[in-house]
Amino acid sequence: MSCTKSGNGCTNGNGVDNNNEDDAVEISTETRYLDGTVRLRNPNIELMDQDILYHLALGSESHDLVEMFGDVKFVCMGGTPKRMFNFAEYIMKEIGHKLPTGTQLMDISQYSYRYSMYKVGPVLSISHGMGAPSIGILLHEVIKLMYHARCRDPVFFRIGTCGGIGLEGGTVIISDNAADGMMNKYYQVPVLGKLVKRPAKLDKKLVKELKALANPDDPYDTVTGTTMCADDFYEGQGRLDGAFCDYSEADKMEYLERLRSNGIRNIEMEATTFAALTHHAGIKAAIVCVALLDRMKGDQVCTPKEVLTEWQLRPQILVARYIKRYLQTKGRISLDGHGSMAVKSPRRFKLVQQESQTFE
Ligand SMILES: O=P(O)(O)O[C@H]1O[C@H](CO)[C@@H](O)[C@H]1O
Ligand SMILES: O=c1cc[nH]c(=O)[nH]1
Repeated sequence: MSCTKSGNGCTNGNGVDNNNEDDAVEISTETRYLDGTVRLRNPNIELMDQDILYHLALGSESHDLVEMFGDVKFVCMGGTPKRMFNFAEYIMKEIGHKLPTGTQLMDISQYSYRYSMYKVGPVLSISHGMGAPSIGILLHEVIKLMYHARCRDPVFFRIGTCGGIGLEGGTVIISDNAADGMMNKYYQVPVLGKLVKRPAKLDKKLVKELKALANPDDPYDTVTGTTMCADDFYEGQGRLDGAFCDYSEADKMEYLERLRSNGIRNIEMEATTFAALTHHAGIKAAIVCVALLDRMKGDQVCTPKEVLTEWQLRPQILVARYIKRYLQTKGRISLDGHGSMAVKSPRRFKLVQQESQTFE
C-alpha cells in the first residue's frame, strides 16, 4: 500500500481514510486464513523454496517452525536482551509454565548476534534494539515467523521505557496513538525511491482492556495517551545534553508544551513503526512503557539503577496480567509449549473471518 497524505492521515490507495480514531485493527481476509492463521501481504513468500529469517537465525526449511512456534499467542518485545530474558523468566512464573527437567531458557536467536528470543509456552519474548530500522526489520521477520509457524491471531506487545511529558518517572503509559516528531500519525519509509506512509494505529479495545487491568493498589499511575516516536534520543527528543544543540532551553520547553497540548504523554523511539507494521499485518498490538523521567523537568536519566530496574518491571506486570487473564479465560492454550494452537493441516487459500480475540 502506498499512501497519499490526507490531513494527518493516510489513504490506502482506494481512497479509504485509514485514520479513523475509533478503528480497531482491521483484520481481514487479506491478513488471515479461515482458521485465524496469519496471511502475508506478500505473494512472493509462498512461492519461495525457503525463507531465511536471517536476523533471527531461523529458516522455513532449516527449522520446523510449526513445531517450534505453532502455539505462540503472544509476542512481547522490548529494547534490550536482558529485559526480555527477565520477562521470559517472569512470565514463566506467572503462567506456571515448567521447562522440561534439566533444561533452561535458551536464546533461540543467539547465533544471529542481533536479537535475542525466548519462548515460554505461548509467549515469545524478543529484544528489538533501538529505533525504527531495528524494530522494523524484526517485525518483518517475526510477522513472517507467525505465518510460517501458522500461529493463530497472535497479539503483539512492546514493553518499553520512555520519557514522560508532565508525568513523573515510574508512571506507566499505554499508548492509544503513535505520532512521529512532526506529529504525523503514520510511519513513513522510502520504498523504491518513493515515501510510503502507513497509518500508525493501535487497537483501542486492547488499550481499554489493559487500562482496566491497572490495579488501584499499584503504587504508581497508569495512564493512556499519544506516544511520540523520535528517530533520535537527543536532538530528536529536544534534549539539551547531546553532542550538539542548536536551540535554547526556551525553544525546548516551547516544543514540549506543544507536544503536551496535542495529547502527547511520552516519547520513545519505536511506536510508529510498531503500530504501523502490526496494523498493516492485521495484528492486534499494544505499547506499554514506563517513564524514566519527566522531560519537563530534565534530560539526563539520573535515577539509580536499582530504581530503574524496578520501574522496568511495571509494563511487564501489566502485560503479564493480560496474558494470564487471557489464558485463564480462554483456557484453550496448552502451557506445555506444544501443540494445541498449532495447525498442521494445509490452510493456504482458505479465507474468511477470524474468531474474536476479546475475553471480557
Ligand atoms: O527501553 P526501550 O524499549 O529499549 O526503548 C526506549 O529506550 C531506547 C532509548 O534509550 C529507545 O529504543 C526507546 O524507545
Ligand atoms: O527519555 C527517554 C527515555 C527512554 N527512552 C527514550 O527514547 N527517551
